Amino acid sequence: MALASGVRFAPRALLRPWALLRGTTLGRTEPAAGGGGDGARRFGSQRVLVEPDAASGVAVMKLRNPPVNALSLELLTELVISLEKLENDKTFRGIILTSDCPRVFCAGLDLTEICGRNPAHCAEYWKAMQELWLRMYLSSLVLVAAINGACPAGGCIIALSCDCRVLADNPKYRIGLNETLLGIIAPFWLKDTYVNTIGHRASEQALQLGSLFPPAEALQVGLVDQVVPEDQVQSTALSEMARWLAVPDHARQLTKNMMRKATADRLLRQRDADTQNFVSFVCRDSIQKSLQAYLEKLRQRKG
Ligand SMILES: CCCCC/C=C\CCC/C=C/CC(=O)SCCNC(=O)CCNC(=O)[C@H](O)C(C)(C)COP(=O)(O)OP(=O)(O)OC[C@H]1O[C@@H](n2cnc3c(N)ncnc32)[C@H](O)[C@@H]1OP(=O)(O)O
Repeated sequence: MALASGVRFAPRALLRPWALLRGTTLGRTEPAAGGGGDGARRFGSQRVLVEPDAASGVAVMKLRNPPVNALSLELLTELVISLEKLENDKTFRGIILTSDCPRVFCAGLDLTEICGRNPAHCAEYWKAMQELWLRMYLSSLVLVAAINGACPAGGCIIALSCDCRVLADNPKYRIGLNETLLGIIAPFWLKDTYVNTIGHRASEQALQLGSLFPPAEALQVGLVDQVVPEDQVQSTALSEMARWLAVPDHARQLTKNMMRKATADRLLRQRDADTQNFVSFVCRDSIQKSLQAYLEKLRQRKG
């Protein structure tokens, strides 16, 4: 995506997103309930609902992959495409990312995408995860996460890729990278994103312990910027957005790039190796067994 200055952020290296959208409704535009003019038209796909407000230049992007917004390959792909669509439309300067699923912002990786799957599928899946992170982390738009539910692991990474985070004050809405508790390891770029947000020592502790922070602790450690009553998450996200949009785009964008580019470049330089590491790691028998056991535990917990 080219900035006004000609600086390029993320590379356009995306896999084959359209090929993944067989049977989806991406690109469909329909009037929002009660809406009228252009600013009230919404678009999106099966799993990502976009409510654009042309007047303010802000779009609300809602994850809707029930029950828990697990990051399936389709959801990852649809997110990248919706993001790209908004970035290419000069009307928009900011996105508020939130969940359409009750009580869960995003449950992280869809474990069914890496459990019992062949290496080629795991590789394709991981590349899509890398792509979304790169696109979000380097987005020229202001991204504000309105976290209205639980936000573990990959969900936390989605939130940390935004510029600002507002979390609903509910003790069940915990946020953090809990990978170690599943017997898996956050790759270096997830770790880097964590360190960039909460610092080295706090990350060292939280990553090893697989900590999931309740709202007050998440605020204290710096994982989120505001904790507010649940019914004020959207309005607070909008106020935050206004604060970020008060800064001239070019200055804010170039500063964001300066702060984040080295971290993104590190993945870009080793993307293939990172994919191979991921695939060989998750395809190990021992890892497959612990993922299977974890999924089983989640399923049983329900009853
Ligand atoms: C040395 C080289 C290293 C290279 C790198 C190696 C590995 C890198 C991998 C690292 C990256 C990992 C990031 C991740 O995101 S891992 C995923 C972690 N996610 C979690 O631990 C969250 C698990 N889920 C929950 O804790 C809860 O579901 C909840 C989000 C808090 C919501 O709770 P609740 O509302 O009570 O819903 P249920 O628990 O009843 O779940 C409903 C339903 O959804 C299924 N499900 C939940 N989470 C997932 C998931 N992540 N993937 C797939 N499916 C999920 C759950 O099983 C239920 O299914 P059923 O309705 O069929 O019972």
